[in-house]
Amino acid sequence: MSHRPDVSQAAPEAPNLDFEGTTPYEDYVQADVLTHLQHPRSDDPGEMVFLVTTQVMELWFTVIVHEWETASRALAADDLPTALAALKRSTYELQSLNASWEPIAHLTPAQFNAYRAALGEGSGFQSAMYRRMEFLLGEKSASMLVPHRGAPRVHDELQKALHEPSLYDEVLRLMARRGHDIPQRDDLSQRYEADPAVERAWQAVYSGDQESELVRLGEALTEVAELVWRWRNDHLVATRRAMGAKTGTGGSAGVSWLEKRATKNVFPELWTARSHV
Ligand code: HEM
Ligand SMILES: N[C@@H](CC(=O)c1ccccc1NC=O)C(=O)O
Repeated sequence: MSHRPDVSQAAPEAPNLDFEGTTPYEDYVQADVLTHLQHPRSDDPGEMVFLVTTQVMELWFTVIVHEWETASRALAADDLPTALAALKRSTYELQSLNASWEPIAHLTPAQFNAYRAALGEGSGFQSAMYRRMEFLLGEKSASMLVPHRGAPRVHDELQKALHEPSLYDEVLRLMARRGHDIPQRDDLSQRYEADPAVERAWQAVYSGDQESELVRLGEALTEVAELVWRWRNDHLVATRRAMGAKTGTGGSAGVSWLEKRATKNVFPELWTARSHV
């Protein structure tokens, strides 16, 4: 007797059941790999959703980095439609990223404590993909490579991202090519600092034709900046709920350190220029 299921009776409109090896779905999605990467460190049933939320966020960081790299390349090639499409996609992805806080946004200290010790010295501070997002936004810092010295691929990617123009550098280069008076940046590996000339350039853009490509670009970037700020704020509030003012597993002061990080504005002149329009 054969153990092979009889698939010959299936109605013609029914889905295929018969595949030689793994399913084409599996070949594309690698769901078997993805759904076996969850290894909680404690017996607490609440740890699973903490781990998976972190993994889900890492996946969104990866997609968003991809969009911003696409946008950067398109800007360098003066291809505004491709850049705007990638930035727009990234705003939808950022909204999804931010919505994924919900399952861990209401932890009590006792619930978090049930597995916190099992996290050891692990901290989101050590997320390399988050650093790549920050670098693309202009928040460069060579010291953020230090934790990754032991992981050559990750370190190389971060090193490359540190020295490449950021998304905002490409925006400013494009504005310079379009006649705006933008100072040149000597060392691209340095953190971007707000510049009065750049503020004046955005002021001019926003005082002009509201349908212009640069206003649309400015608004897409403003949306990105606001959603990044929201991620930081949601993270801060979730942290305050789960652990109050305790020291972080990453060695920082915890909430007070995150508070300082959450007050900084991405693309600073896009915010300050508004006072002068
Ligand atoms: C209840 C949940 C969470 C708590 C209590 C928490 C707590 C903290 C604390 C205290 C820090 C400061 C660094 C340290 O000393 O550890 C930090 C940093 C960080 N966490 Fe979380 N975190 C939570 C969830 C998450 C999740 C789900 C992610 C997603 C990957 C994440 C990503 C980050 C990142 C990227 C940083 C560095 C921020 C920066 O450099 O400005 N965190 N977190
Ligand atoms: N920094 C957190 C621990 C934490 O949240 C965490 C630990 C391991 C991997 C990701 C984490 N998320 C953000 O820091 C704490 O101090 O408890």
